[in-house]
Amino acid sequence: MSDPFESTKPQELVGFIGKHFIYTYANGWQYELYVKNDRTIDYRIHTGMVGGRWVRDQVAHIVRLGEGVYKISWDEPTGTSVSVAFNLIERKLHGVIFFPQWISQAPKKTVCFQNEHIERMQAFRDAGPTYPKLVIDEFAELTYLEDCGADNEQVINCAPADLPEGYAARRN
Ligand SMILES: C=Cc1ccc(O)c(OC)c1
Repeated sequence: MSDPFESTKPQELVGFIGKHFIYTYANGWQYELYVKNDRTIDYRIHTGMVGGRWVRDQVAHIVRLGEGVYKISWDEPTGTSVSVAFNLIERKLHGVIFFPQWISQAPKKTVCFQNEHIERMQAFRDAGPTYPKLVIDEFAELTYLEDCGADNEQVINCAPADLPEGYAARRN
């Protein structure tokens, strides 16, 4: 018997794993995300409060909610929590970011290639202040969408500043 509350099986994510997205939130913040496999994402932040930040191999919870609808949720070494719901049919998404107070006070502390600074980010997280958190929830339009296959290490492999001119402005 089917259980509507059981966790998504990897086979249900075949339409999502390998997808590479560029999108711009209604507040103007531009992000890029690659679904590396059923529990891992890579991303870059092109513009916004923490523009220039980039991350590889963030462990995430990834589920399918319905036809073309998926949700990715994760908790970062900085203490920031994120949940992003993608509607691939309508090419839009809704993201919610829960920032600890130390990031809203000094966002540039997080602007780096995080993988080289994990312990420093965890130390900032543990030092706080954490509360009150800054909750940002916005819709975004998917402006670029392609399939790069699973476990592709070439999709998100350099800082946003080192990309070719016009990279993030491409539309399809
Ligand atoms: C804070 C990270 C964060 C927030 C919203 C996003 O859409 C995202 O995608 C890469 C990342």
